[in-house]
Amino acid sequence: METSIESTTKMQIGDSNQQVNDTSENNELKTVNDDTDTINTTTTTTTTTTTTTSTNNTQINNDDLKSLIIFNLPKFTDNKKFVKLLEKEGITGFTKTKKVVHDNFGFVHFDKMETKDLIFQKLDGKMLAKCTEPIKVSERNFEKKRKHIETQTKHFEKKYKQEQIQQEGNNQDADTETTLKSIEDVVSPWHQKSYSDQIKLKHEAMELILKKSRKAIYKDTKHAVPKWISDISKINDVICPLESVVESVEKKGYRNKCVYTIGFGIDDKPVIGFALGRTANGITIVGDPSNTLIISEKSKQIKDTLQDYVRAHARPPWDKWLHSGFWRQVTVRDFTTGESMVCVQVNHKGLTQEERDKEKQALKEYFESQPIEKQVTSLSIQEYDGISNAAPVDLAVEVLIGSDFINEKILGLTFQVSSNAFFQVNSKTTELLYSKVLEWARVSQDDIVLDICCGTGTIGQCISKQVKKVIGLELAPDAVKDAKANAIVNQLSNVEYHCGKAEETLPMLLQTRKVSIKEGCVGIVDPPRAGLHQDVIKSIRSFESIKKLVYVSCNQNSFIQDCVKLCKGTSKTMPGKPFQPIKAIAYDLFPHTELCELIILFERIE
Ligand SMILES: C[S@@+](CC[C@H](N)C(=O)[O-])C[C@H]1O[C@@H](n2cnc3c(N)ncnc32)[C@H](O)[C@@H]1O
Repeated sequence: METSIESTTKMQIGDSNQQVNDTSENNELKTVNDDTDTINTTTTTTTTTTTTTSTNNTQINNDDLKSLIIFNLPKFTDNKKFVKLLEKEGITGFTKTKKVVHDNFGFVHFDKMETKDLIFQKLDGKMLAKCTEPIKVSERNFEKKRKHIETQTKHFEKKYKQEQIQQEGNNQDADTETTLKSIEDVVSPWHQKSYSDQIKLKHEAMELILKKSRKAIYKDTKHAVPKWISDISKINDVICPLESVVESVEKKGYRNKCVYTIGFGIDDKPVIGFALGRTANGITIVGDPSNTLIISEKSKQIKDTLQDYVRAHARPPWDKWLHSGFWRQVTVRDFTTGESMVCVQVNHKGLTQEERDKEKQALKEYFESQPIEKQVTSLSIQEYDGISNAAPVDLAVEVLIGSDFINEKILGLTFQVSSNAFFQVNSKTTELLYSKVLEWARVSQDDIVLDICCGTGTIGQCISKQVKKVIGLELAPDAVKDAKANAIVNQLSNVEYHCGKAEETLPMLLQTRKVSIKEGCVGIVDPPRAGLHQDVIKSIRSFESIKKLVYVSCNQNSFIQDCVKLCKGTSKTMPGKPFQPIKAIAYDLFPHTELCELIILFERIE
C-alpha cells in the first residue's frame, strides 16, 4: 500500500494508500479560539472588554484585539508551564495564553498596549535554559485577517453542516479534533513509541485482525461453518498462524514519496509541509516537517528549494477557504537510484495563457539553475482549479525537466514510475515483502500468474522468470503504460497487461478463456484501501484453476470483508469452492505510524 503523508493524513506523505493525503486542512484563529487547552488567566486585573467608549486611552476594543506569538519556547512546555514562565518574568495583564505542546511557539492575548510592551521588553531576545535560540516575540494582528476570517467562518459553517449530515451514522471514527496537532503527530503519530513497542503493537493489531476474520466468517456462515473453522479450538483464535512482523530496513527517512501541501504557516509565511488538522474542523495551518523522522533528507531539501522560490514569488499559496491563490501542493518522489521527481500543482484560474507559460518557464529555469546536488531528474507541473487538492488521477501533467517518470530498482529489475502511478513508499522493505510473496506463491514453470491490481507491474515481473506467463490487471492508464515499458526494459516477453477495473477485465478475461481452465494458476492480489470488488472475488472463486491466492493487504479492515467472501461456503453469489487461509505475515513498511502491510496465503479447499 502506498500512503501519502497527504493530510488522509493520507500523509500523502500520501495514495489511495498512503500519501500523507491532504484531507487535513486549517483555520488558525478558529484553532486558537477553540482550543480547550487555552487558559483564561486570572493573574491579570484587566479583563477583556467589548466597550469602545472607555475613557482609558490604553484600553483597546475587541476590534483591535491583539495577540503576540512567542517563538523558541521549550518544545515540551505545556500551557500551565507557559503561564508560570510569563509570571516568573514579571509579565502580567495578559488575558489568555496558548502553548502548542511538541512545538516551539505559543500565543499570548492581551487587551492593553502596556502588556504588549511588557512582553517585548521582558521576553524578546531572552535565552531560556535548555533552548538553543533566544526567544522571538512577534506581532500577530488579527485585524489584518478579519475579513478573511469572516468569509472563512461563513464557508466553514455551511461546509460543517453538510459534513455533519454526511458523516452522521456512517463515520463514527471521523477526526473531529479542532486543536492544532504537532507536525510530528501528523507525519509520524507513533514517534514517541520505541521501535520495539511499535512492532509489538503491530503484531497484536494483526493478530486481532485474524481473530476478527475468524469471527466474521463464523457469523456469516452460521449454518454451514467451514470445517477448518470449527476445527480451530478456541472461539477467539486466529484464522491461521501469524509469523513475526518483519521490521523495516530503514527506520528513518524511508519514505520515497510525499505529497506536501503548500499553504501558510503559523507566522503567515508560505510553508511547504503538512496541514496541522482538518479543513473540515476549521484548520488550515501548514506545519514545516523539516525535523520529522520519516521523510528523506533529499525530499526535505527539494521542498526547501521550492519553498524558497514560493516565498520570493508574487503569487500566494492556495487558500483552502477562499479558493484562491496559485501554489497548491507538490509531490516529491526520490528513489534509491538517486533519481528524483517533483510535480507541482498550481491553480491557473484567472491567468492568461501567456502568464501561465511564463510561470512554467520561470519554475523550470529556477530548478535548472540549482547546484548539481539540488538538481532533480524530473520536474512537471499540473494545472488544477478544483476545490480540493485531490485532482483526478488522469489529470494531465506537463513535463518541464526530464521525462514524466523516474526509475527505481527492485530485486534487480528496473521500474519506471510515472507521477500518477502507485509505487510502494518504502523501497528497501518492499523488496522483502515481494520476496515473501514470491516464496509463498510457490509457482512452477507451467503456471500462469494473475497479478490483480498490478500497478507498474512490480510483483508480476519479479516472478515472471519462474512461470509460463504473467497477466497484469490495473486501473490506472499511466501505471499500465509504465508496466508495459518496464517489461521491455527488463526484457520480459511473457507478461501482458489489461487496463481497466479488475471487476470488469478479470471476468472478461476468464470468460473468453484467454486463460485455459486446465492451466495451473496462481492469483496475487494487492488491492487499494477499499479492498477487492465483489465481482473480482466472485471471478477468482469461480475460476477453479486458481488453487493459490496471495493477498497483500494495506488496509486490514477491508481485508476482513474480503476474507469472509473468499472463505464462505459455495452459493449463487459466491460460486466455486471456497479458500482457506494458511498463514500470514506482516511487513512494517511504515515505521512510526500505525500502518503495515499484511500478506495472507490462501489455498483452495478441495
Ligand atoms: C496497493 S496498489 C498495488 C500496486 C502494485 N501491486 C505494487 O505493489 O506496486 C493498488 C493498485 O490497484 C489499482 N486499482 C485500484 N482500483 C482498481 C480496480 N478496480 N481494478 C484494478 N486496479 C485497481 C491502483 O491503481 C493501484 O495501482
